[in-house]
Amino acid sequence: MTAQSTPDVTPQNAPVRVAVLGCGVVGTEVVRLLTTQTADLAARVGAPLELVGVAVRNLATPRDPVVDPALLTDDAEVLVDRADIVVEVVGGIEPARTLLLRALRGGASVVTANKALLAEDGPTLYAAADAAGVDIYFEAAVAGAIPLVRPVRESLTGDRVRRVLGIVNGTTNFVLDRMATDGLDLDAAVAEAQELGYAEADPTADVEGYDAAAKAAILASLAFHTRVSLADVDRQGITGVTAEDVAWAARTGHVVKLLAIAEHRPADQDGPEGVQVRVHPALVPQDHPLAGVRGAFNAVFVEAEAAGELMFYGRGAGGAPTASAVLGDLVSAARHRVHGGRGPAESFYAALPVLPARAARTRYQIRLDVTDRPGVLAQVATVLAEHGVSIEAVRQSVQPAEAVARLVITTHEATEAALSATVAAIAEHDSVREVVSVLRVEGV
Ligand SMILES: NC(=O)C1=CN([C@@H]2O[C@H](COP(=O)(O)OP(=O)(O)OC[C@H]3O[C@@H](n4cnc5c(N)ncnc54)[C@H](O)[C@@H]3O)[C@@H](O)[C@H]2O)C=CC1
Ligand SMILES: N[C@@H](CC=O)C(=O)O
Ligand code: NA
Repeated sequence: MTAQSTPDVTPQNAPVRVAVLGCGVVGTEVVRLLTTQTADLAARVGAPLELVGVAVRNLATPRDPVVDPALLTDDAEVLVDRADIVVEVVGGIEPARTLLLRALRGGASVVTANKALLAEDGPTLYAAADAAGVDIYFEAAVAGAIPLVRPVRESLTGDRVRRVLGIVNGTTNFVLDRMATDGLDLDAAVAEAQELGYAEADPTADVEGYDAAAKAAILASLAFHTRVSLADVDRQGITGVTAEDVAWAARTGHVVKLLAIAEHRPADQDGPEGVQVRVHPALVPQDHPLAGVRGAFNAVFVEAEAAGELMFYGRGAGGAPTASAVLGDLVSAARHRVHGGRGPAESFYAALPVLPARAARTRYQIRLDVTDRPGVLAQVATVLAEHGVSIEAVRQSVQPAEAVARLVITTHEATEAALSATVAAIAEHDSVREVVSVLRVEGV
C-alpha cells in the first residue's frame, strides 16, 4: 500500500483564518486534523487554512502536544474577531450562543457541533448567518461522523421525507450494549463512555435523552422544512431501563435501544397534518438492522417518498470521528470564502404544527406479575379488550414457590393514551401484584 501523496502546489489565494473555540475531546482532534493535513486541506479549499488561535477556558490545563501552546487564548471574543471561520466545539448554550452570534454578525462563517444550542435557538443563529450572508454548518451536531445533516438538508431537498428513525446517541447505545452483553450496570457503563470521550460534559444529557432529543429536533426541522425545538420533542431517557428489562428483551428476541423518531403525518381522520417527534427506549427485534448497531455507533433510517428507505451508519461519537465531520464543514465554508457561494439557509416554509407524540401508534410489551391462579390471564386479557388494545402474544413463566406468574404481553399497535389507560386499569386489578415494565416495540 502506498502513502497518500501530498500536493506540492501551494494555492495562491490568501489564507482563510480559522478560530477554534474549545479544546476538549473534539477540539483537540479538530486541531490535529487541521495541523497534520495542512497541504491537502489547502489544495481542496484553494487557499491555506490558517489556524489563528484556540480558545480555552483554562490556559494552565495540560494538553495534547498537537496543540501549539502559542495558539491558546482565554479571550474567545478577541479570537472570534480575528477569524473568517469560527469552529465552535465548546458545547452548551452560553457562552457558545453569544460567541457564535458575535462571529456571524461580524461576517465570519460558523461550523458548530453544538446540537444543544441548535435545538434551543437555531433560528436566531440562522437569521444572523442570513443577515450577514455567511454560512452555518453543523454536520457534527447529529450522529457524529456520519454524513446525515448534509444528505437531509441538501441531497433530499427535492424529495418529501416522511420519517426519520434511528439511534442518534452513542453514549446510550454503548451503555445499553454493555448492559446487555457484559452485564454492566448503568453507572459503570456511563463512566466508561465518559472515559472514551462519547458522553456530554454532563452525561445526564445523554442518559435522560436530551442529547438524542436535540438531534431529533434538528433532523425533524431539516427533513420537514419546519421549526422543531428541544421542547417539542416527547422525551424519555434510559435511566428507567433495568438489567431485568435488558434480560427480558433478549428472552423475547429483542434488544433495548434508545430511538429517535420524527414523522410527518398527513391530515387524516385522526387529526390535522403535522410532525411528531419522540425519543424513548424501545424493544427492537434481534433480526432488525438497528439491533446490530453496537457500542457508540449510530444508525438512522430516512424514508422519503421518491427515494424510498435510506440507511446511514457509522461512528456517532468520539473525538476523531466528530472532528472528521467538523473538517468537512470547514472545507465547505472555506471554499465559499475563497470562490464565492453559500451553503443552504434555513428552510422552514412548511410551518407544520408539532402534534402530541401520545397519539403515535406503536406496539407495546407489558411485563406484569400476577397471582398464579386459574383465570387470571383471561381477566387481564379482558381488561385489554375493554380498552380496545388487542394482544399479539403472551408468554408466561411461573415461580411456584411464590405463587406468582410473570406475564409478558405483546400488544398490537395502540396509542400511548390508550395503552396508559389500559395499564392503569390492569394495575388496579386484584390479581395483579405489579406492572413491572411497559416498553414500546419498534422496527417490526
Ligand atoms: N464528544 C463527542 O463525541 C461529540 C461531541 N459533540 C459536541 O461537540 C462539542 C464539544 O464536545 P466535547 O469536545 O466532547 O466536550 P469537552 O467537554 O471535551 O470539550 C469542551 C471544551 O470547551 C472548554 N470550554 C468551556 N467553556 C469555554 C469557554 N468559554 N471558552 C473556551 N473553552 C471553553 C472546556 O474546558 C472543554 O475543554 C459539544 O457541543 C458536544 O455536544 C458532537 C458530537 C460528538
Ligand atoms: N454525547 C453524544 C456525543 C455525540 O453527539 C453521544 O453520545 O452521542
Ligand atoms: Na453527522
